[in-house]
Amino acid sequence: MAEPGTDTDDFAALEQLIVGEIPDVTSIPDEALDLVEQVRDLVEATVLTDVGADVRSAAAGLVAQATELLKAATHPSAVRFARTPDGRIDQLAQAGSGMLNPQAPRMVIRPVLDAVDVGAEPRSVEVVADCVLTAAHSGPPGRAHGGVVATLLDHLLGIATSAAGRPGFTAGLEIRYRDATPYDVPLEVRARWTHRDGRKSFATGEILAQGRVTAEATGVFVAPRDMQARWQRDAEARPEPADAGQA
Ligand SMILES: CCCCCCCC(=O)SCCNC(=O)CCNC(=O)[C@H](O)C(C)(C)COP(=O)(O)OP(=O)(O)OC[C@H]1O[C@@H](n2cnc3c(N)ncnc32)[C@H](O)[C@@H]1OP(=O)(O)O
Repeated sequence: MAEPGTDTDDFAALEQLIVGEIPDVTSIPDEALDLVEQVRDLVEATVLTDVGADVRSAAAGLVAQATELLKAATHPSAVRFARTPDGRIDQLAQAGSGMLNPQAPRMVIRPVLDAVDVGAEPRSVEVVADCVLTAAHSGPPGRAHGGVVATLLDHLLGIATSAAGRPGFTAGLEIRYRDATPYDVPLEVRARWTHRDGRKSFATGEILAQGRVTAEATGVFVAPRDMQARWQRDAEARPEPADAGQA
């Protein structure tokens, strides 16, 4: 048994969760999505509220009741996979855009129709997402918190490496904050895989608000050794195409 956090352990966990039936996102009940939206609204209302202590106290009691209701049955982990209509496998509880995680910003990834199978010869695929942050994501007056901006970019750059067929864990992320990223304004987040070097995948991306770039990112994503070894084996087993590249 590998130590927690080692390559082997990470890979085994992924294998275990990915092997078998992956439900379709359309199987998520509307009530589950509604709960997430309600909690997001609750968080924003909590940030903005100006009610008195007695109302806050009453609200805290109601929230505590809701928490107890939800804790009546829990999953053993925060990892749940589902297949999106474009064929991607999403982790529904992740904090970047997870449909079942109210802490994730409202970021909706547009369909990625030309994704490369994981481990196949990689190719750059642009991934675009629409996002609206709220006052709950604020930092300095009138602008989003820099860490939240980094979350959006980390997530979409990660998705871009998956769409290109070479996913990995974020090993490095460099953000250039060029301008204020506003909240309550539609944002477009874009990312693309650029190239690789062995286990390392490189990606770039940016956030635009009303056509203006507010932040740019470059990231390096490293695949666990076991995963790279499997891709290498799969590539060697495939018939050699005329313009074959490095696995
Ligand atoms: C479903 C959601 C999809 C979206 C996902 C969003 C992305 C995420 O949030 S991932 C979660 C956050 N990131 C993590 O938890 C990663 C934590 N780090 C780790 O687990 C490990 O450091 C890991 C697996 C990345 C790399 O460890 P390890 O396999 O030992 O690799 P290591 O030998 O250190 O480095 C491998 C190569 O990468 C290079 N490298 C590592 N970090 C960097 C960096 N920041 N910049 C450039 N190169 C780097 C190393 O120099 C080395 O290069 P070479 O092979 O040429 O010598």
